[in-house]
Amino acid sequence: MGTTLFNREIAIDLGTANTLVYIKGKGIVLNEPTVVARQMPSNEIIAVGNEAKSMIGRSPRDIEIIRPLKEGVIADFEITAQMIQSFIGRVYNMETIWSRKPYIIICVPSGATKVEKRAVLDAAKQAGAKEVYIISEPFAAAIGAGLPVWEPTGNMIVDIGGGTTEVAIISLGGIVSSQSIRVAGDYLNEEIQGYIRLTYSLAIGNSTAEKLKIDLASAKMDDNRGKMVVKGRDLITGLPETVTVTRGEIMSVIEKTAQQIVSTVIDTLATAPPEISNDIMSRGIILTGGGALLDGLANMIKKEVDLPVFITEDPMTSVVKGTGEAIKHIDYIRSTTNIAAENT
Ligand SMILES: Nc1ncnc2c1ncn2[C@@H]1O[C@H](COP(=O)(O)OP(=O)(O)OP(=O)(O)O)[C@@H](O)[C@H]1O
Repeated sequence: MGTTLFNREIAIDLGTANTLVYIKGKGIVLNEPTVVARQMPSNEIIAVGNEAKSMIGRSPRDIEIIRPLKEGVIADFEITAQMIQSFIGRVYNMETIWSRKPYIIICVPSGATKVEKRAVLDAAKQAGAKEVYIISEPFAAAIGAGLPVWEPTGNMIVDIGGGTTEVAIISLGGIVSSQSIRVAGDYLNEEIQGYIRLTYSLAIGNSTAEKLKIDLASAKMDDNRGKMVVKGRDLITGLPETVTVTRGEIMSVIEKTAQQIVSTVIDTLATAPPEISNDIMSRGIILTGGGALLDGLANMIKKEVDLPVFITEDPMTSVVKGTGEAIKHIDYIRSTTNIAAENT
């Protein structure tokens, strides 16, 4: 088959935090949280994406809020398949889906096992795909960041997502070496929750921790004067309580995460052939993914890694754009991922 698939190609960035869908010729048509709400005990799905996320922390006991991906991989297969189906239903003409089944290209973390890839593939198939192709997330991110991935030049991409940070070196259309760590945005939220619990005996929710992270470690806060008042539950009295948290406190939590990312960058560089390391020394590294928006983190990485560090133009969409762009090379993707055989 040639490279034209009759404009039925859909690219999906199935992320731990957010799912994005791109349709050739239309661009990004959907960008919503990877969250599903289910009515119990019937198990009926009642909301997906933004609507489900808005219910977090506010739902009655008989509504269960589920994040079907954990640390970059599918934790709940059935729910993921139904979520993909619901998203495709919103962006693809469902009246014609059975006669014009879409070709879906979907990205997975570079460290995904065969079983995990199979789960993604089956979920997309169950959602109505004619064929499904899989591309590795850092490769898609590198294409989306406009790096010359097909040339004989070493490029390093660091994709800090919700569940995983992927560090990969790419040259000549392939991954030369890569590492994936389960230290990224969600981990930072947990670390912040842990810090507040230990320091103030206060329990705060995930969205409060995320707000602390985003507001206090952003570019607007360029010194340690930034602070934020947060509400939580006092662990001793059990009553609602407020505390004031400073940027300095949040930055000290972020520092440990930055160091883990920097160690992974250094380890990955150490495994590359000398020519490729030289390319990266002069070209620098590219940061992408939602975590790249955290200036506090990006600046710490810049300081520690001693290489030029650049941030992509729109870090939250570079993976899906790259996945969409990869559609042009579908024959190549098909051959490199061996997925055609798995589509039978
Ligand atoms: N403005 C921002 N500043 C800092 N962090 C942000 C910002 N916006 C989003 N994030 C963080 O980015 C993370 C999500 O990034 P992204 O959408 O790239 O991940 P994902 O693709 O869903 O996850 P993964 O690649 O691990 O599967 C979340 O942890 C979120 O808190």
